[in-house]
Amino acid sequence: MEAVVVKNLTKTYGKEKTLAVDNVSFSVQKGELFGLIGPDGAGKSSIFRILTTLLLPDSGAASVDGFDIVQDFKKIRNTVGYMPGKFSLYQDLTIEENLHFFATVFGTTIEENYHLIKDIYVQIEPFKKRRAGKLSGGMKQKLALCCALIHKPTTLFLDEPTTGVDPVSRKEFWEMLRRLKEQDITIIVSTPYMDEASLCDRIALIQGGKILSIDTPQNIVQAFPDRLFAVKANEMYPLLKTLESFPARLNSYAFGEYAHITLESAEGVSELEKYLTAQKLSGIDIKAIEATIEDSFIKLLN
Ligand SMILES: Nc1ncnc2c1ncn2[C@@H]1O[C@H](COP(=O)(O)OP(=O)(O)OP(=O)(O)O)[C@@H](O)[C@H]1O
Repeated sequence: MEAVVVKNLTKTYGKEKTLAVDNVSFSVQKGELFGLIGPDGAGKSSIFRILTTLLLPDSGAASVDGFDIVQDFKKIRNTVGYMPGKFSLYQDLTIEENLHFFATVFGTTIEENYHLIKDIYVQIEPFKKRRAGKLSGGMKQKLALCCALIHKPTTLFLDEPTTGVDPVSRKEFWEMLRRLKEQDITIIVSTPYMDEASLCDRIALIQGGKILSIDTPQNIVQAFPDRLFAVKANEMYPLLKTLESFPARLNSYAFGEYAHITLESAEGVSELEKYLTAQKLSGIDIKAIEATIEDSFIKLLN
């Protein structure tokens, strides 16, 4: 069953008609963990705000749990959970007070749905008398997730929940999402971190308001069409410049401590080594590698 259906959504802002969402369509199955993956300004927050009924699209249609985002906006507001990109809880209220506030607004109690938040709440409970404004990034994020869950939403929208959070808390956060999925909650999460994409059931890669690809992370990397190599040399900048002029090159770019280069066929690699040596590069190491989501994203952008 489809929990979220999005059809040809378009959104522009202001007199200049800045195009933020460009004819976007996708659907999310009930109980799915679906990721919107893209850099800053790709249009992720605009899509989230439209689906949570905080913003009207210019055109197109969407529904959440069968409810139309325009006609049935009140029903959607009562049934979904939303964690916006910016910390939006009451900074002057304590952890406990924020949670109590959100439960009350939705006509429920903390006790009624405690099972949903227990795993997360126990981690911040020792600080429950502390004001939200005085919490660390990871703790704020856990509190925001508890507040988004306390009314037992059918669908949870998490807008860049791990931005600015340390790597350990990021990992913990994704483990929490996996556990929530087991409770039959549909989760739509956005992130600019490509490494988080592989933790979703399916992902939509988005850039400039347009969806470039929608599939499972495994299928997206398997569909990578070129031969990909990781190349290292003693100096990165001359290496990148030299790769740019290699005749059999399709594309090349920095990737951590390596440069990645794509070639049409694996044969080109012996030529590549000779070419780099002839250009006086030293410490050369070339290895064939499998594409990551980030490589696939770069390929789709070209
Ligand atoms: N209120 C607004 N007025 C004008 N332009 C806006 C407004 N909100 C967003 N935009 C523009 O729309 C585009 C998409 O922004 P959006 O916030 O949806 O992207 P995003 O993927 O969530 O990125 P970010 O993580 O930076 O918020 C960007 O070019 C942004 O500058």
